[in-house]
Amino acid sequence: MKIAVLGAGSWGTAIARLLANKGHDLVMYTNSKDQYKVLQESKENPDYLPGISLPQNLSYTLNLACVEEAEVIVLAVPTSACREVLGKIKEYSLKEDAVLVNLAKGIENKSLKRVSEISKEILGDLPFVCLSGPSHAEEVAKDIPTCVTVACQDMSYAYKIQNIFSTKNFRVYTNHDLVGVELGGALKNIIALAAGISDGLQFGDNTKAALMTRGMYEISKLAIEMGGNPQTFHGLAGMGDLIVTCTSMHSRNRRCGILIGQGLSVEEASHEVGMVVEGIKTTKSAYDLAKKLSVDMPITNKLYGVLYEGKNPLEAVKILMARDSKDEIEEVFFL
Ligand SMILES: NC(=O)C1=CN([C@@H]2O[C@H](COP(=O)(O)OP(=O)(O)OC[C@H]3O[C@@H](n4cnc5c(N)ncnc54)[C@H](O)[C@@H]3O)[C@@H](O)[C@H]2O)C=CC1
Ligand SMILES: O=C(CO)COP(=O)(O)O
Repeated sequence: MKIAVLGAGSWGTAIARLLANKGHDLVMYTNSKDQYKVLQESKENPDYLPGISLPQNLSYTLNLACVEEAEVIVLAVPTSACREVLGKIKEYSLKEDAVLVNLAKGIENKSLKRVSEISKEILGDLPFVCLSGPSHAEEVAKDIPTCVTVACQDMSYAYKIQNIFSTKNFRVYTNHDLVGVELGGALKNIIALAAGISDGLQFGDNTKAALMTRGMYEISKLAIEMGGNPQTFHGLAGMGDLIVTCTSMHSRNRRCGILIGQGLSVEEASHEVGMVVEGIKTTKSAYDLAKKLSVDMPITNKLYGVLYEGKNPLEAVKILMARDSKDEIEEVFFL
C-alpha cells in the first residue's frame, strides 16, 4: 500500500515508522529543508523522536506532490496547519480510491470546526477517517502495546484503515461515532493542561482525580450537545486518552500545564515544550462553543481565564472550589 504521511513531527514520524515496518510503501513529507536533510542523512528525527532509528524503506520528501501516488494520505500536522495543508493538497489530482487519515486532535479557532469539517469544506467527499486514542508517539515508536480507535461516517473506510494500521503492538478498534471520536481527542487536551497546572501548583492526586472526573463530565456534555455518542467517552478516544494525557510525562499538554503552574507564562511554557500544545488553541474554541451552545464548562472557562486573560491559576482553583454547591449529575441523559 502506498502511503504519504504529511508532517514530520513526533506523531507523524512514529506512525510512518510503524507503517513502514509493516511493509507499506511509505513517504514522509516535511516542509523544512533542514529537517529533510537530517532525516535523509541520519535516518533519525532527533528534534522530535531522539534515539529512534527509522526504517530504511521510509523515504522523505519536500514535495507535496507525493499525495498523487498515495492510496492513504495521513495528516500529521497541528490542527492550526490542517486548513493550509488540505488547501495545498487540493491542487493535486488524488487517486480515485484515496483515503485521508487525520491524526490531529483539535478544534479550529474562529470557524470552531472539527478537522473532518475543514476537510469536507476543502476536499469535498474525500473519505475522512479520524485516528484517536491513548497513543503517545514516544511509546508507539518503541513498539509498546497501544490501542487506538478509527472513526469514519462510512464504516467500510474505518475497516480498511483498521486493517492497514494494525500490528501486533498497535491494536486498532473502529467506531462509527466520528463526531465523538474527534471531540474526545481534541477536548481532553484542555483537561490535560488543567491537570498539569494542578501538578505544577503541587496539588495532590485527589485534585487531579477530581479534575479528570469533572473534566470528563464537562467535555462530554459539550460533545453530546454537538452530536457525539456518550458511549464514546467511556472508550479509547474518551476516557482512555484523558487518562494517558493527564498522567503521562510524555504529554505535551500536561507538561505545558506543569510549567504554567510553576509560574511560567503561557508563551514561555509552550516554547519550553517545543512541540505543538493543542490544548491552548482548543481551550479557546471550546470556550466559544460552550458560550454558543449554552453548555456550562467551569474548568474550561477558568483555564481560558488563565491562558488568555492572565488570570492567576491558584485563584482559578479557589474560585472553582468555592462555587455554589450542586448535584454531581445534572442531566438525566448523561452517562
Ligand atoms: N505526539 C503525540 O504523541 C501525538 C500527537 N497527536 C496529535 O498529532 C498532531 C501533530 O502532533 P505532533 O506530531 O505531536 O506535533 P509536533 O509539534 O511534534 O510536529 C508537528 C509537525 O508539523 C509540522 N508542520 C507544522 N505546520 C506545517 C505545515 N503547514 N506544513 C507542513 N508541516 C507542518 C511541523 O514542522 C512539525 O514537524 C497534533 O494535533 C497532536 O495533538 C495525536 C496523538 C499522539
Ligand atoms: O494525544 C496524545 C496521546 O494520545 C498526545 O497528547 P499530547 O499532545 O498532550 O502529548
